[in-house]
Amino acid sequence: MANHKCVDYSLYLVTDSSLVPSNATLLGQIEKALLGGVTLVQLREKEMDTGPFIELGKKVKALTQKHQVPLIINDRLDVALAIDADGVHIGQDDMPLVEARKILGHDKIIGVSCNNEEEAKKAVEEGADYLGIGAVWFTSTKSLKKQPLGVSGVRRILESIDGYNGYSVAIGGINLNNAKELMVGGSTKGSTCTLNGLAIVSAIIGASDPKDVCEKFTSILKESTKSLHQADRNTVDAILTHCSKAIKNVMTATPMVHHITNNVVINDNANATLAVGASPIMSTNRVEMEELAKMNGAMVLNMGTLNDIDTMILAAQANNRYGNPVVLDPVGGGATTFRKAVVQRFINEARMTIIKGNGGEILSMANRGGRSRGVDSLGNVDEQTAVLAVKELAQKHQCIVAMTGPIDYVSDGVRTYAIHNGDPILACITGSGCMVTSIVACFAAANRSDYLLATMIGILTVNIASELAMQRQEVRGPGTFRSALIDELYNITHKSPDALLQFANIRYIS
Ligand SMILES: Nc1ncnc2c1ncn2[C@@H]1O[C@H](COP(=O)(O)OP(=O)(O)OP(=O)(O)O)[C@@H](O)[C@H]1O
Ligand SMILES: Cc1ncsc1CCO
Repeated sequence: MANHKCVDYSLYLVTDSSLVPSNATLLGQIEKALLGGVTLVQLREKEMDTGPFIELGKKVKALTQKHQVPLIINDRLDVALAIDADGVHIGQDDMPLVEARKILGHDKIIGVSCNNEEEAKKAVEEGADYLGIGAVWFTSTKSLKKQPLGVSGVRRILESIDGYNGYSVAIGGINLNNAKELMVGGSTKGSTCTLNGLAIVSAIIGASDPKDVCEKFTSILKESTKSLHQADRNTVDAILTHCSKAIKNVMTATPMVHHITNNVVINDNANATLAVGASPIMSTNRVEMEELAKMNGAMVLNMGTLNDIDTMILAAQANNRYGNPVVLDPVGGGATTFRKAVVQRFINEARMTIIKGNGGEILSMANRGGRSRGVDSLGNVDEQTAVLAVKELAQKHQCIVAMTGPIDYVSDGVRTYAIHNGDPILACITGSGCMVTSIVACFAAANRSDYLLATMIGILTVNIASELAMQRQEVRGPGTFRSALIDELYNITHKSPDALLQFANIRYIS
C-alpha cells in the first residue's frame, strides 16, 4: 500500500470465519465483498494457530492486492510482519500501541479499539492512525462486557477527540437498516467530528450475497455524506467553529513545511510559515527529497521561477507516498506555453491535495479563459465563472481548489465558499498569493481530516492579518505593510485566534 494516510476507511470489512454460511468459504466471501466495494479488510482470527494464520493471510493479501485495498491483521503483529500486511488492529487488552509502533514503525497502519472517551484520547495521544469506536449496538460476534454506545455514545467519543488528524470508524451491530442513522447521527453537525466509515462483520461475512450487501452499504454511505453536507448548507459555522482549533493544531504539531518555491518570495514565505507556528524548509536538492518527505507535514510546489521541474515532481511524489498534503501554486500557469505544459506535468505525474492560484491561473487550468500578465491576473472574474472553474477542477483532480482575488473562491467539488476578507493592498506586494499558499500548507499539514477547512482557514488567516495590519499606525504603504503582515500572522495565531471568528466574512455558495 503506497500511502497509508490516504486510506479510504468508508466500508471496512472485519472477517470472522465462524459466520461464513455453510455453502460458502471465507476467501469467497471476502472476494465478493471486494467486488461490492469494500475499501479495507481486517483479517480477524482469534483461535487460529500461527502457521495456518500466515497461510490464510497470504491468500487474503493476494485478494486485497488485486483490488488495491489495504489489509489489516487483528492483534497479531507477528502475522502482519510475516505477510507484510498494511497494518494491525489492536484491542485494549492486546499489545500496547506504543510497543506496537516501536515494532512496526510509522509506515504501517495501527488502529485501536476504543469504547470510551479516555481510551480514545489515549489512542490519539499515542499516535493511532485510526480508531475503531464501538460496540455501537449489541452484536452476535462478541459477547459485550460493557453497554453498547449507541449513536450518541459514538458522537460523544468523536467530540472528545475533536481536531484529531486520523480516522475513525464505528463497529458493532451495524447493518443495512442502521448504517445511515449512525453515519449521520454519529457526526456532529458542522464539525470535523465525523465518522470516516463503518466496520462491518456479520452483515457482510454472513451474507448470502456479500457483493450485493456491499453495494447497498456503499450507496448508503454516499447518501449519508450528501445529507451531512446538506446539513452544512445554510451555515458557515462548519468553518468558523474550527478556526481556533485549527490554529492550535498548527502550533501544537509545529509541522515541517517543505517549499520548493520561487526565489522572489522565498524569505517572506519562510517567515510567514514561522509566524503561524510551523517550520519551513526551502530545499531544492533532489538528493534529500525522499528523506524530507518522511518527516514532512506538507509540501508547497510553487511554479514562480521554474528551475528543476523533475526534482519538484520527485518531491511531490515522495510526499504523496508518505500521505503528506501537497499544495500547488501554479504561478503564471497560463502565461506561457511552457508554464501551461509544466502545470499539466505536475497534475499528471503527482497527486495534488490543494491547488491555489489567482483568477488567471485557475481559469487557465479550467480552460475557461484566464488572462495573465506574467504572474499577475488580469481583469475581473465573474462569480458564476469562478464557481464553475473551482468546482470543476476540484472534481476533475479530486482535490481542493482555491482561486484568490478580491473575492476568494474555494471548493472541494461539492461545497463551494466565497471569502470576502482581505485588503486590496495585498495585490501591491509581490508574493501575497504565494504567502497564502504557504499558510494553507501549514494548516493542511496539521488539519488533515478536512482539507477544505484547512484551505479556508489558511486564506482567512492571511486576509484578516492584512486587514489588521492596515489598521496599524505605522503602516504607510506596501513596504511597511509587508512587515506588519508578518506581525499580524504571528499575533492572530499566537495571541488572538478568535480574530478569525470575529472578522471572517465568508459565504456558502452551494
Ligand atoms: N482587491 C483585493 N481586495 C482584497 N483582497 C485581495 C484583493 N486582491 C487580492 N486579495 C488577496 O490577496 C491575496 C493574494 O491574492 P492574489 O490573487 O493577488 O494572488 P497572486 O496573484 O497569486 O499573488 P502573487 O503571484 O503575487 O503571489 C489573497 O489572499 C486575496 O484574497
Ligand atoms: C514576480 C515574480 N516572478 C516570478 S515569481 C514572482 C513572485 C510572485 O508570484
